[in-house]
Amino acid sequence: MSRIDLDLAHAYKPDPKTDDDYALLPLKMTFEDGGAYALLGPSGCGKTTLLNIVSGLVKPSQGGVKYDGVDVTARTPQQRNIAQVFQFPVIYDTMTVAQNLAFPLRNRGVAPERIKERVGRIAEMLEMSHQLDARAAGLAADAKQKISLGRGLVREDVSAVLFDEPLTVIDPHLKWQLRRKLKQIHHELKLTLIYVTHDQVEALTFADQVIVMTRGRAVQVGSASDLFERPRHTFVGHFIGSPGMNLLAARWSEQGLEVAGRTVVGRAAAGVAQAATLLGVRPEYVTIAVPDTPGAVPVTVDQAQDIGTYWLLTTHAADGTQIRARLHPHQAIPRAGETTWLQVNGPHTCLYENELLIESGGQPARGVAA
Ligand SMILES: Nc1ncnc2c1ncn2[C@@H]1O[C@H](COP(=O)(O)OP(=O)(O)OP(=O)(O)O)[C@@H](O)[C@H]1O
Repeated sequence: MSRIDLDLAHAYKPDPKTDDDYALLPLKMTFEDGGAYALLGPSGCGKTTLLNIVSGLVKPSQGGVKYDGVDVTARTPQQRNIAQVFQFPVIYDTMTVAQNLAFPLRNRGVAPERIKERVGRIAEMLEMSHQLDARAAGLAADAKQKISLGRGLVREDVSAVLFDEPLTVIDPHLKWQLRRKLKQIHHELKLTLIYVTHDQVEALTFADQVIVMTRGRAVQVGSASDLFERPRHTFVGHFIGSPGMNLLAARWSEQGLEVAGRTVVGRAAAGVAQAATLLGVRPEYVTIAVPDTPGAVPVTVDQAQDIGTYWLLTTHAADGTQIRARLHPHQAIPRAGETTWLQVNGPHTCLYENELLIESGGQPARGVAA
């Protein structure tokens, strides 16, 4: 296993001039030895490009890649000793499950007893022990993809295992099981794993650290809780969560920071709040307030949806600002057409300037006094 350092940028077209010409804008990043990482972002944000640069399938147009401090930028995937699992199964149909799993080891001359032991262990982890002698050709698509996963995980000597949306062909129920399984396997095998996905649940279940990407930029690297509690970029606030963070237009006035014409952050917090142009608060942290409570905004309810474990309230303020709240089912839920007050300032509220979280004394600007 290796520690992988990236310090690079990449443009597919020659002579890039604007940010839009880059598939990856300049980034510096480290994948620690034995860590489980996910690259998360919408289609076209540069995840696969980044993964292919790590593996050596793509050479960055600027900068380079180091494995354990050694520059490997010019090396091929094989020279880098990388295992890769792709979206669709890459297996030998004529071989049995056991032969498929053994293939990467046999190729490297691993002793037969060791192969048997390792194949047995991986098959057990993937719950395929009973299928070891079955021919791959006769198996369903998801079983074939499990073999692909197994082939990626079977070698102990790889620098890292890279996964590019590996659960696309798997049915939803098995997907859920495999995500958890992969996490468990990571804890047992201590491999460096990098996993590309556009699915936040997949990324947050699997990885210790998630790299959120948008338009060629890695905007935050953090744990599931960092991304939820302290989105450092408005994109993270909006992209992570169901629904994402409320990002409310804010402006500074004589009284303090205003949202929808109400002062929600008082002048006492001037140092932090003056620069803010957006106030971010997750629907989970918006609560119903008594009218005129400091920090609260009057709204009209557009829709109240019963989602099972919670109610989702979609509302708008007098100036049209949309605010969503996730409410506990045991409380009184206002109905569509009714007016209510929503508290948007609390310990989990974040303030943003130019899409970036405003930090105060090294700490994120949260819990600003109303
Ligand atoms: N071989 C290529 N030549 C030119 N442009 C490319 C090439 N591969 C990707 N791109 C462009 O680079 C940008 C990033 O693409 P990339 O495939 O890395 O994104 P992604 O986040 O993995 O998206 P997806 O989930 O759709 O695969 C996109 O604008 C894409 O069109």
